[in-house]
Formats: sequence, structure tokens, C-alpha cells
Amino acid sequence: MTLQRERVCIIGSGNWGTAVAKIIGENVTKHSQVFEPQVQQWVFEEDYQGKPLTQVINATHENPKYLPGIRLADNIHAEPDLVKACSDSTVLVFVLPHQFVRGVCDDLVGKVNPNVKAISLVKGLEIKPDGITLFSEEIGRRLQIEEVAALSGANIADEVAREQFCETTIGSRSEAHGQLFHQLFDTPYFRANVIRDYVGVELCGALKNVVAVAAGISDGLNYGSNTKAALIRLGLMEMRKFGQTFFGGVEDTTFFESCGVADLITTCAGGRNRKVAEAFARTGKPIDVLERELLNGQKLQGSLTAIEVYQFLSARKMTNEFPFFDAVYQILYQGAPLDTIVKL
Ligand SMILES: NC(=O)C1=CN([C@@H]2O[C@H](COP(=O)(O)OP(=O)(O)OC[C@H]3O[C@@H](n4cnc5c(N)ncnc54)[C@H](O)[C@@H]3O)[C@@H](O)[C@H]2O)C=CC1
Ligand SMILES: O=C(CO)COP(=O)(O)O
Repeated sequence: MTLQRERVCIIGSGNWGTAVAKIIGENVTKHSQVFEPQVQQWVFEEDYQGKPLTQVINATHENPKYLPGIRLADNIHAEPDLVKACSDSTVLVFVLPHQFVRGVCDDLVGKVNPNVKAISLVKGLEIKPDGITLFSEEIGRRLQIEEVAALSGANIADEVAREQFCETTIGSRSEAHGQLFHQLFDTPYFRANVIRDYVGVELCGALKNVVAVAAGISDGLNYGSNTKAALIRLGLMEMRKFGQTFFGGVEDTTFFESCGVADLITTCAGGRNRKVAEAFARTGKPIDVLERELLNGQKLQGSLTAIEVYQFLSARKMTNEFPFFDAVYQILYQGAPLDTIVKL
């Protein structure tokens, strides 16, 4: 009997999506008894210097818009048609800015095999005033996929792409899926640890972005390392409280994984949320203007998550129980003084 090999599709091709494509392209070749060699990558099509980006990627094996200077394996095929990219696949890797997940899922309803295995690398939460959902659960519910896993960690994409050692955390309810995703992602320079607490993995990945905004504001005020460390600690406590209050089962040990305290440290030191928040503090320009000016099409997650968390808490009259998250929102969007962040 010959076992069916897994066919992988990566949904997304930004900075992280491209770094992950590099890892996946190499790992499917390494584990050739488990995975088909060809990997599809859905690319949100755009013009790059007069040519479609997918054409450029397929010709040069590089995504010069979102991860310049990094070569992808030849087995990565950039595909502009979402349904075509996914329809034949048995493994789906969602790696999109969180504001686009809803639209992508809308386009995929009824188009993917229900036995497909899926993992979300999205750092954000599906928050509406009336409720809060993890993207793994939202993707699973919308596309009728069982037990969608999550991956999150201290993983600044450019550093991972340059093969600088780091760790990551995979949260999977299913042990078998956890093992499969370990084979798909783990490398000597990107060490993956599989745990069961997918809820904690995703919550950390989403909420640390709001803390990174606070860290950027602190940098913009020329405060030093002590202040940033204090903000990281205060933010971490509030992340934990948010998990305990709205998601009973988050385990404290998850905060000690790469997705927890390690991601807070790296994002608050070198991430995009930090960088744009620092510019906000220095210039006073609106965040969306700075995002366009500084990120060349890459997207912020923390400033949006700050609004979503605020609206969610506000609808429950609970903003005063989460003063850190409230302060970030008030500074970014309500004109509160920048140093509100150190007067909690
Ligand atoms: N960049 C990083 O260092 C890391 C990012 N992440 C997370 O990975 C997720 C994806 O982020 P990146 O790959 O960095 O993306 P990015 O922010 O670098 O790029 C934005 C992406 O969105 C696409 N896009 C634009 N409009 C769209 C639309 N209407 N529909 C669908 N896609 C559209 C663009 O083509 C581009 O691929 C985010 O949740 C992020 O927080 C996680 C770890 C590291
Ligand atoms: O999630 C990240 C690193 O783990 C990247 O954070 P930024 O989106 O702030 O760059």
C-alpha cells in the first residue's frame, strides 16, 4: 500500500509568509516520504516594477517586495488564484495579516477538502464587540476543518530568513497533526516545540503586539531599558489576565514558551509595531499614515488589535480592569498624553 503524501499550500506571502515559504520549501524536500515536493503559495497579486509579483517570484525565486535578498527553494510556486492554489491541497498554512483572514475564508468556503489539516500563523484575534474568537477556531468553523493548529513565537521574519537561531511554539490539540507540523516547520535554526495549549499560543501572539506598541511609545519618549522592561512586565500581566478572564483554559506555562515572554522581548526590541509606535510618539502623525510611509505594504497588527481589544472591553464596561490595553488605545486614537503609558 502506498501512503498518500501531503500537498502543502501556504496562504499568504508577506514578510513572514515568505520566510515561512523558505522553511517549508526546504522541509518538504527533507521529509519527502511525508510531503509532495511541490508547494503552492497563494500570493495576493500586485504590480512589482511593472510585472505581476507572482511572475517575478516564479522567475527569480525571490519575493523582492516583502523579503528582498532571500532565495526561496525552486519547489515554491507562487499562484495568484486562491482557490486554484488551495483546491488540491491536504495541508493549509494560513499566514496573513489578521484583517484579511475573513475575506480569504469567504472566498474559500466550500472550496477546500474537509479532511484538510490546517495551521494558523496569524497574530491577531477575531474580536467583535459581541465576542472573541481565535483565528484557528474561526478558520475551522468557516471552512469546516477540524482542530486547526496554531504557530507563534519570537520570530522576526528577516532574522529567521537569514537562519539566525530561534524557537517557535506550535499549539495543537491533535498529537498527530502536531507531529506533522513539527516536520513541516522545525529546522536546526527554527526549533519548534509542540504543546497542546493552542489557545495560549494564539492569545500571546495577538496581545504581545499591543505591548509592542507601548514599547515603541516608550522609545519615542526616550525612556530607557528599565521603563521598557516594566512595560513588558505590566503588559504580560494584562495578557495573562485577559486569557484568564475570557479563555479559562490558558496555561501559565505557555507564557514561558517562545510564543510568550520570548516573543514579547523580540517584538518590543525589533518589531514593526514598536518601530511605527516610536515614529508616532516622535511625529504625532496618525498610525495608518506612518504604516504606509514606513512599511512598504507590510501591515501592522498591534494598532488594530488595540482598537479591537478596547471595543471588546468597552462593550463589557471592563476597560478599567485592563488599564494597560486601555492606555495604548487612548494614546493612539483619543489624543491621550504619551506618558499615560507610565501612569497606569
Ligand atoms: N513579519 C514578521 O516578522 C512576523 C509576522 N507574523 C504574523 O504573520 C501574519 C502575516 O504577516 P506578514 O507575512 O509579515 O505580512 P506583511 O505585513 O509583511 O504583508 C502584508 C501582506 O498582506 C497582503 N495583502 C494586502 N492586501 C490584502 C488583501 N486585501 N487580502 C489578502 N492579503 C492582502 C500583501 O500582499 C502582503 O502579502 C501577521 O499576523 C503577522 O503578525 C508572525 C511572525 C513574524
Ligand atoms: O511577530 C513578530 C515577531 O515574532 C513580528 O512583530 P511585528 O509585526 O511587530 O514586526
